[in-house]
Amino acid sequence: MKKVPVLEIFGPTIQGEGMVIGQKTMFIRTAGCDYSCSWCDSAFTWDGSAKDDIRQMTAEEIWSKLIELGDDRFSHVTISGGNPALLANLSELIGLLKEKGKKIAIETQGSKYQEWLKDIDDLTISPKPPSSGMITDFEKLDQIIEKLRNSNQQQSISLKVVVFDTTDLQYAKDVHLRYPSIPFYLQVGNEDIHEAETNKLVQTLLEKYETLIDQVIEDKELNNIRVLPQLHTLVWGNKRGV
Ligand SMILES: C[S@@+](CC[C@H](N)C(=O)[O-])C[C@H]1O[C@@H](n2cnc3c(N)ncnc32)[C@H](O)[C@@H]1O
Ligand SMILES: Nc1nc2[nH]cc(C(=O)O)c2c(=O)[nH]1
Ligand code: SF4
Ligand SMILES: [Mg+2]
Repeated sequence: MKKVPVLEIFGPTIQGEGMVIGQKTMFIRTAGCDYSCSWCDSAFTWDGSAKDDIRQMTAEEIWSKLIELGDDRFSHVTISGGNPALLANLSELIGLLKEKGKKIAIETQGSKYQEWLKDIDDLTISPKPPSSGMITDFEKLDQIIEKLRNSNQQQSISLKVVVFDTTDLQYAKDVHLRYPSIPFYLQVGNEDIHEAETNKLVQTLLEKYETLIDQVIEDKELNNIRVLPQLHTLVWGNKRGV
């Protein structure tokens, strides 16, 4: 049996970001990332701080945990990380979830391709802006998007760029203009990932959301995009596993 490194399984909760925001879903968070974004809100998946919590799990074991937590109260499963697209072995889990009639979403940054990406219902690709400290390999991203584009008519693909400053916004615009036919989401960056006081965090994030909206309103190249906060952060702050 093929195993995958899992750090968290939680839910049911709501998808707090992007193309299916608000969707009731379970979450599976895999360990390991090929990036190390300066502001990563899930750095425990790759910085070694939670290495003792990583469990190597089979698809059946993951399914059992989903049922234990969610029973018959879910129809949608989101796989995030880390970068789940590092894991060829996820194909078994994806097959099993499909067999069980569940819809599947993936969060990935668009740096790695797997054949099973074609089987995902809601695919979010989130290239990283300059503030992350990461450099996008646009040739690789072109290849990934090209492979997915023509492969599965049922699949929804979106691009989501997190924005912290005006340089990031310019980057986001460049990404949107490079792939104009792919639904595009701007997401407010959370700079205070260690803030424990939710009210204070929410105040700051709502102000940043308003600023980002204002910038979009003024920009003729951003007429057909969506601007979103991280909804789960507004509800639960920096809490893990929600
Ligand atoms: C933790 S990542 C895991 C999936 C994948 N590695 C990726 O980055 O797309 C999930 C989403 O959270 C976003 N994210 C991470 N840290 C954030 C922060 N501090 N503020 C806002 N969004 C953040 C990422 O950009 C990504 O869209
Ligand atoms: N509720 C909720 N929505 C999310 N959307 C993307 C998440 C992620 O960390 O990938 C996330 C998360 O951790 N929780
Ligand atoms: S790519 Fe995603 S998981 Fe990896 S460091 Fe960046 S935000 Fe975190
Ligand atoms: Mg998150």
